[in-house]
Amino acid sequence: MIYEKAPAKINLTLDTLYKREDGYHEVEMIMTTVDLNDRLTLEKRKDKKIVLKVEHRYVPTDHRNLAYKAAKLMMDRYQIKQGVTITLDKAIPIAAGLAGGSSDAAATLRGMNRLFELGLSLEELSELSAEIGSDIPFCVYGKTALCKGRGEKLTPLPKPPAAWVVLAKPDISVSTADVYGALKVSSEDKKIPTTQCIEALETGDYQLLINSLGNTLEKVTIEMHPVIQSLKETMQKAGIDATMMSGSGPTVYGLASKERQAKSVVNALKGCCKEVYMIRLLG
Ligand SMILES: C[C@@](CO)(OP(=O)(O)O)[C@H](O)COP(=O)(O)OP(=O)(O)OC[C@H]1O[C@@H](n2ccc(N)nc2=O)[C@H](O)[C@@H]1O
Ligand SMILES: Nc1ncnc2c1ncn2[C@@H]1O[C@H](COP(=O)(O)OP(=O)(O)O)[C@@H](O)[C@H]1O
Repeated sequence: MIYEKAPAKINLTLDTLYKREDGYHEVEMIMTTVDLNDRLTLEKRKDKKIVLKVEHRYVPTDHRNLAYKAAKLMMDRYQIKQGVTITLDKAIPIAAGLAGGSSDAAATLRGMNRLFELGLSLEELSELSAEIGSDIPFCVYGKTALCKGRGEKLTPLPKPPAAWVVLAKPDISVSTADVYGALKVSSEDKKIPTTQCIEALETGDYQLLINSLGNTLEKVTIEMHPVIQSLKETMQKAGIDATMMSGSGPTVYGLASKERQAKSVVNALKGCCKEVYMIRLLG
């Protein structure tokens, strides 16, 4: 039996440069992992089936699940003759902008590679994974990276300075495709400080980091769901160092250097948001 952890990610930055001919957006984003993990176990089967076990009412267990898709891709590509049973224990909120499904797919690729002793490198797994989702190549490596193209072109970055992360996931679902669909890229958009964020990571400068967050999709999703703006304001009033929406949302994260500061933000969110997590940056 093989165990794999699938950590969530947050976007320190997300900049959308332009819409491409293939319908995807050319992006430039800095993603980093946080210690909120789904857990997977993988076991060989004698038949050729992919059996996925997930106890969560909103997560499909068939070909629509990204972990299932990842297993199928590996079996087809490397002519694996046996099947696999994948047990997925979800902790990452669903459709949240935290890449839960993508991280499960990445963990499945790493796990299948070990289970069937395929000897593939992370680079090979990452390249293969782009066929099923733009966020999965990053999740194959985890850690911290600058992601370009539609998200699949990666440059590793140093891990961020230690910080507490407060995640607030409002009780709404957001479709990534709808958010990108509603985006109008304009030259008047506020500039996303990608270069400054890289400098903050390279120098380990926390003060610079908290001034270097940005996400072009934030205003698009806030327009659809104003609750995101109120969660940000609640965090700011409670003394968070910086807040930003992750990915296409709707999860808002806040960074805090001190534990008691993060705790008072968590307390302030009680009553206005049911799903709140106080965790650490992993990077
Ligand atoms: C916004 C981000 C930021 O990390 O993540 P999440 O909010 O999902 O976590 C990603 O760009 C999401 O990546 P992912 O969720 O893998 O997207 P995909 O399955 O590849 O694409 C879903 C849809 O989003 C749009 N899309 C996605 C990526 C991209 N660079 N440009 C796009 O326009 C396309 O309409 C596509 O059909
Ligand atoms: N392993 C998975 N875990 C969660 N959702 C999944 C998974 N596979 C497919 N999905 C589907 O993908 C959609 C987005 O899932 P998720 O990866 O959690 O969002 P996001 O990319 O915004 O973080 C969900 O609505 C769900 O139905």
